[in-house]
Amino acid sequence: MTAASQPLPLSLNVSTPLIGTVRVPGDKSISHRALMLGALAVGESVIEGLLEGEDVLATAAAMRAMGASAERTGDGLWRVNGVGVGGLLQPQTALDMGNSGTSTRLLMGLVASHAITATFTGDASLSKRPMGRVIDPLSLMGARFEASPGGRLPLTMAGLCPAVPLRYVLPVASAQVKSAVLLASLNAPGVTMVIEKTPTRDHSERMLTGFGAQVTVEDAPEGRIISIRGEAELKPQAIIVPGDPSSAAFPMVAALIVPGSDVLIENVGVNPTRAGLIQALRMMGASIELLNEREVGGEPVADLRVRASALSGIEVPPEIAPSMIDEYPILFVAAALAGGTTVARGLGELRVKESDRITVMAEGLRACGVRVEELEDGLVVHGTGGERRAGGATVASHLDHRIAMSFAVLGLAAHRPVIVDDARPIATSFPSFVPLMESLGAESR
Ligand SMILES: O=C(O)C1=C[C@@H](OP(=O)(O)O)[C@@H](O)[C@H](O)C1
Ligand SMILES: C=C(OP(=O)(O)O)C(=O)O
Repeated sequence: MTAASQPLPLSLNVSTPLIGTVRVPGDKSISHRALMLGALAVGESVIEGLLEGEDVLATAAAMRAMGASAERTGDGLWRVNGVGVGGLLQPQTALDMGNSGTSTRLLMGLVASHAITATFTGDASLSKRPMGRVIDPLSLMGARFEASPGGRLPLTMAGLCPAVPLRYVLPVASAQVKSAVLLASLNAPGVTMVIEKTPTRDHSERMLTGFGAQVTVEDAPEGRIISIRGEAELKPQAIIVPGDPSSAAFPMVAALIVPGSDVLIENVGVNPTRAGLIQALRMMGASIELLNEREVGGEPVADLRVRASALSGIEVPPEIAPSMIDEYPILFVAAALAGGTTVARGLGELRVKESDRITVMAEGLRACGVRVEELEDGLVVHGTGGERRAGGATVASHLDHRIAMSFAVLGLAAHRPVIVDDARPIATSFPSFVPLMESLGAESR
């Protein structure tokens, strides 16, 4: 974290409905990929709407450290001058990935098929997260690793140029692992195949196609098979990044739980591989309208009109988990205000995010007076049917932006303040979160 060096407590409250029209910043997943593919194309790519959060800035810095240029120009656009597939240079110092799992795992994929050695470091949260899931396939492609115990950061890796093509069945539903293999394959001869049993976000496939790589996607009995032809030549692109549905999730749930609210969130990505939260909230009775549906830069986009709604607890279908994997913390907040019980399972992956999002949400909700039961792979939340929760607690964000924003939103529907102990992690993905919530009528302290 680069901003304040002292913890920054935050609490939100509101005494009126939330009303207004807002835009959330650019999609984090698409922003990372735009910088990386731009850096591998020959010539200048131009990116509009890039998320300027700390995670994406870590990716931009790494691309510069490996020879590409990636700069914001006066017109607010980002211009990336790429070095060509196979052209990345040896970084002179360790690549500091900050808090960002996506930067780390996707960049490991890029380094894997270049004749360079790179060291990856990260903050205390990232240094606890498993990298074995990318070390395994990238080793099969020829890269060599020296990792910290448990396959963690800091780690040093040496790539192989060209890499060995691979057929890989993903052992976990992870777009980061899928993307690491696809990016490594760009500099491997022949066809690499990744097979996923459950579809995960497909931004890499879409953008690789846009940059001119030969990618095919086939739904087969064993799962979704993504095939890519290596030794690709990427052509520079003009990319428009839509608003991040994972960021839109916070004002969306806030509008649902603050009585009388009516909020329009414009220009939100609604790619089906990311839209699980809308599906789950609608099952709970949420009023969410998709207006002006359109396609922007190869991604489906819509404006979302969200009105306060009486929510009911549901069983969240486990098969939609990959399409809302980052949205469970804020879904649990909606569940806390719903009538009846919400049960969410199949969420083992939540334990290896920026924090253990099952335990951390369970502890924080309990501290705010919500009855919850923690499962090994999920959470049961007993809602109050809209009655305001006690609040009056200080909740630890554990270096996790989504935990910090979720409890800030819960504070909007609590009797007494919910204080997030440290809001600095919010800058990793949604630097304008507090001013955006204020523009809708929330007050921050
Ligand atoms: O590919 C991506 O951009 C991401 C994939 C997901 O992680 P996993 O692949 O680990 O599930 C998600 O949680 C993360 O925020 C972004
Ligand atoms: C899990 C997340 O990101 P990352 O894996 O890139 O740190 C997230 O943004 O919720």
